[in-house]
Amino acid sequence: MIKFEQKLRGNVSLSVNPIGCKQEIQNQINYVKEQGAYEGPKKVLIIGASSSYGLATRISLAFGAGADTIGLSFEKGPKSEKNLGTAGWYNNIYFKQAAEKEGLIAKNFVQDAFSHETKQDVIRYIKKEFDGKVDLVVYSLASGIRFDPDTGERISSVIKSIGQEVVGPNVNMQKQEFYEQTLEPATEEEIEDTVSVMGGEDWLLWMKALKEADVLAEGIQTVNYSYLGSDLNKPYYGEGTLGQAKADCEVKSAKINELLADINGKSTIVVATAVTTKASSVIPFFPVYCMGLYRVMADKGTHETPIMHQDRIYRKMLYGNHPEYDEEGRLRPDSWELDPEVQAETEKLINKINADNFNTDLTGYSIFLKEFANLSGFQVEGYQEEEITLEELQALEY
Ligand SMILES: NC(=O)c1ccc[n+]([C@@H]2O[C@H](COP(=O)([O-])OP(=O)(O)OC[C@H]3O[C@@H](n4cnc5c(N)ncnc54)[C@H](O)[C@@H]3O)[C@@H](O)[C@H]2O)c1
Repeated sequence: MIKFEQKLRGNVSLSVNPIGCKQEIQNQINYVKEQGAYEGPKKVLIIGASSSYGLATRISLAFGAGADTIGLSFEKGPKSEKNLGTAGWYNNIYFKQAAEKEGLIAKNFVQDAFSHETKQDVIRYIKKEFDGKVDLVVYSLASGIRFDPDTGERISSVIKSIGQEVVGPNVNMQKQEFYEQTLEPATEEEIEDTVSVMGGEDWLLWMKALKEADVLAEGIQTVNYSYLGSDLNKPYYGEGTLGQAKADCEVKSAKINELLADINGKSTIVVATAVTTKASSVIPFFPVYCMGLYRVMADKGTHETPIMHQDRIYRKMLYGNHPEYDEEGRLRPDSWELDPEVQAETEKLINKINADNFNTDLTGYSIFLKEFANLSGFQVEGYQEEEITLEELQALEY
């Protein structure tokens, strides 16, 4: 029997509990079903579908709106009892099993979204097996590297400030340590590379390829998840390399709107709230911002996990009657996070957090830790131990 144990290196998870991932998927499905059914898109492509925001999007659309979905991700399967692969691998599998049980199509592609070949593989599938068209394309990718689709050059993104060094507190979940971190400013090349990896270029390439292949339905919508944050994280996010990449997504969104005009399509930047994910846990200082924010929002009853947030976005906003847009035309479900009272209380609390109290109930550290563990199938509500062998895990089909 395989013993599943949570292992971390810094704020990166090194292990997975596949049975816990299965239960976590079920919990998210249950959440969506409790909210009831809603009218939404029926044929959806999600790029970056295997964890957090992309996965939550997929679960809400499938189990709330009855959508058939194609999910694209880059994940690793089980090699040995010590190397069981990544959580996203199992999320893909257990999502598919649950969706198919309800008669929905759930196709998984596990390959590099940045490559031209992947785009063509997905297009071929849409034409042959997905009724020829999609009516929503969600771009929810988070990656540290991109291989240039034309030259094969390896490009790395960095999470750095721009122009000046930033010093601030961070936590190391592996060592349960609160420490001071210094972030060096990025070079021009690093900024450019981060925009190439995390900006909107690949999204635009996807939309161009899909349009050219005539697989976008009349009235197609496409969505890209952004983060703007507040003054509390601007020095290392909004005004840093990631902020530049997100600004590039807005430029590309305008181009996509032009591209889709003749089929009445629409591109939307959705500014999503701060949540605990594989990607956000490694943003310097961000976990401490979350510890403050989560405490304040949990006490007010407005703290959301990815499934709660995405379900609200699709049900109430994008396909509902309560969208909140800003003057730039961006959808702003992050208004709860950016509420001035929430921000003021968060700032006050963050200023009080120190090495002696960071892991007490004064902060939202326990919320962050549990949500982080859930991402890899640990500490999942309703979890029941199940015996499963490596061979059985390897036989699971994605
Ligand atoms: N986490 C937050 O607080 C937050 C807030 C607002 C917006 N966002 C945005 O949401 C988006 C998704 O972020 P997340 O936090 O859910 O990340 P995540 O790491 O949980 O998920 C990233 C997804 O991208 C996939 N992926 C990565 N590289 C790939 C590749 N080369 N080919 C195919 N798939 C690949 C992964 O398999 C996974 O499905 C990002 O654009 C992020 O900036 C996140």
